[in-house]
Amino acid sequence: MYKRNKHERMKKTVKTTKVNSAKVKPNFTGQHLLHNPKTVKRMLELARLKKSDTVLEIGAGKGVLTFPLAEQAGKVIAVEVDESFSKLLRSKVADKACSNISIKQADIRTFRLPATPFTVVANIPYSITTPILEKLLGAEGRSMHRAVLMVEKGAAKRFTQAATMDTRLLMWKMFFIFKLESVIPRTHFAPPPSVDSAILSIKRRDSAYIPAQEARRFVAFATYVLSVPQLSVALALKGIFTAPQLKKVLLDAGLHREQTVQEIELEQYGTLFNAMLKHVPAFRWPK
Ligand SMILES: C[S@@+](CC[C@H](N)C(=O)[O-])C[C@H]1O[C@@H](n2cnc3c(N)ncnc32)[C@H](O)[C@@H]1O
Repeated sequence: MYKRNKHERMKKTVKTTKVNSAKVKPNFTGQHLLHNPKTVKRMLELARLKKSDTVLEIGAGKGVLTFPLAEQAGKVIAVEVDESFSKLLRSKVADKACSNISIKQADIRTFRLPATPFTVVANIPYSITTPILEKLLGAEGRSMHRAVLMVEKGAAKRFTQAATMDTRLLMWKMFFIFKLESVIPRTHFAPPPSVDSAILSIKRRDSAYIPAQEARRFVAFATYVLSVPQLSVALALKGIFTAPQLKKVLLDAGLHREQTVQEIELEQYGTLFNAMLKHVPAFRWPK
């Protein structure tokens, strides 16, 4: 869990009611501004932007990423909740005559994501990492194909570890590839946060392992399968599949009966779940 240091505890939250009407409590703003040019360059390289791309930046701050992004992309939508940062950014945009940057003073949690294809590049406020991911990776983010995010190192490790019992993360991984690209020392930010950071890349799979409309049902399936982590796959799945179905689906997935449910890999989850949708009557599906 991300802990604030003494400096951070004294820092502000922003009254989000001032910037938009939706009902969210102000979050801790986490204003740790990136100042290391190599790290900025690395994030840009990972984003692999083209002149036709639209980039969403979450928490633009004073624009250390915003202006380099605008040089590479067709359009940058820079969302920033803080009024003083937003004003500063607007005046910089006017000074530099950057016609492809649009500054939106808004809380990202209530900001409407673009409906047309976009990439996210952002040094996000760590205190709202989960709400940001829920938004980007959920239905509203259906047009997002890639994200390059600065996050807390611990969070990046959690999101990218091979085995997970977190069923929502498993669900996201049916659609996206998560990769910890680089660990970034706290000294690359001013003021430095109390923890190291990492660049996390999230790329939409060319072909998802499960149908998009079945995400919620997949979470129920994975929760059922993982309810006893030491159980063998054969025992865990026998409440769903008949004996002949089970034999076939384990063969198709490349799983042995005695493997534990913790050993099921991402693609194998997809095979098992899709077989359930196809061959098992709905009344036997985990709710
Ligand atoms: C870690 S700083 C990054 C600033 C800048 N991008 C940089 O790298 O220097 C996070 C930024 O997110 C902004 N922020 C915090 N909460 C926000 C929210 N709910 N919606 C939009 N921006 C937010 C902060 O004001 C801050 O500028």
